[in-house]
Amino acid sequence: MPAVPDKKELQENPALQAPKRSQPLFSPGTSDGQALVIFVLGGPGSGKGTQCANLVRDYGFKHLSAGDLLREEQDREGSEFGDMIKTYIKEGEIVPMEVTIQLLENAMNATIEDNGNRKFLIDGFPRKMDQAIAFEEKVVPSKFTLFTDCPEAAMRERLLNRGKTSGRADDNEESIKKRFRTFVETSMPVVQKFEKEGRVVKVDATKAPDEVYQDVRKQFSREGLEPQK
Ligand SMILES: Nc1ncnc2c1ncn2[C@@H]1O[C@H](COP(=O)(O)OP(=O)(O)OP(=O)(O)O)[C@@H](O)[C@H]1O
Ligand SMILES: O=c1ccn([C@@H]2O[C@H](COP(=O)(O)O)[C@@H](O)[C@H]2O)c(=O)[nH]1
Ligand SMILES: [Mg+2]
Repeated sequence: MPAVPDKKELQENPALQAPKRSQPLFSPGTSDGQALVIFVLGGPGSGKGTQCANLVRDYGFKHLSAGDLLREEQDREGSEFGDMIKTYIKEGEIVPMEVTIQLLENAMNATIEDNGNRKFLIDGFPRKMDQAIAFEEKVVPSKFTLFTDCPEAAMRERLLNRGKTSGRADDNEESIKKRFRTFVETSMPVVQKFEKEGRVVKVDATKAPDEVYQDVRKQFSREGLEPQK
């Protein structure tokens, strides 16, 4: 179990303060200028990234994977969080939310500043209740969560297969077991909370990727979201 950094220190860390924006991320009460956020949750290897790639192509979302952002920060020269992130990822544990939320906020802000796109797929987040509550209160509420439902046996096989080429430090038997446990104990309660609020769209992710995507498209249409092409 990685050492948990002091929460107060993290909260006061200058590297984790909210960025100054020239445009607001979320303007309540306005129809334009609002960020549209869809969370994508599901077990490790359930196909979140695969489906996000389809949605980016057809709906014009910006895809932000919390795991990818953490890996980038881990590898960034001079990052004071690199070693901590590395340990958490290897152990399949959830990095303290201050770091992940700040990375997401920075990436959302950079996208808006760069090309004005305010449609975000936030993949692999929120993985823990505190993240879910803090993000929706302090950044922007999500429209709904796409949940890729898949049994562990299929996810394990996919991850071990991906591990042959991914170079990911957590695509191995030992880390996979820990990631599954974290998913069941820590992340599923978040999915269940959103489900109780009627904000989960579930797809059967055991089917072939294209079939899963057909289902995703149907469900998005029911939520009022249509492809751009
Ligand atoms: N429906 C599917 N059927 C079979 N294999 C799939 C399917 N969807 C994705 N895969 C494959 O399974 C592996 C994991 O997929 P992907 O990276 O999309 O999952 P993920 O949920 O983002 O995983 P992680 O939680 O580790 O980031 C990849 O090698 C991908 O090509
Ligand atoms: O909100 C998050 C998201 C991810 N992590 C850590 O990253 C790894 C890998 O995430 P993937 O989505 O599989 O790429 C995950 O196991 C966690 O250790 C996190 O801490 N917080
Ligand atoms: Mg992924």
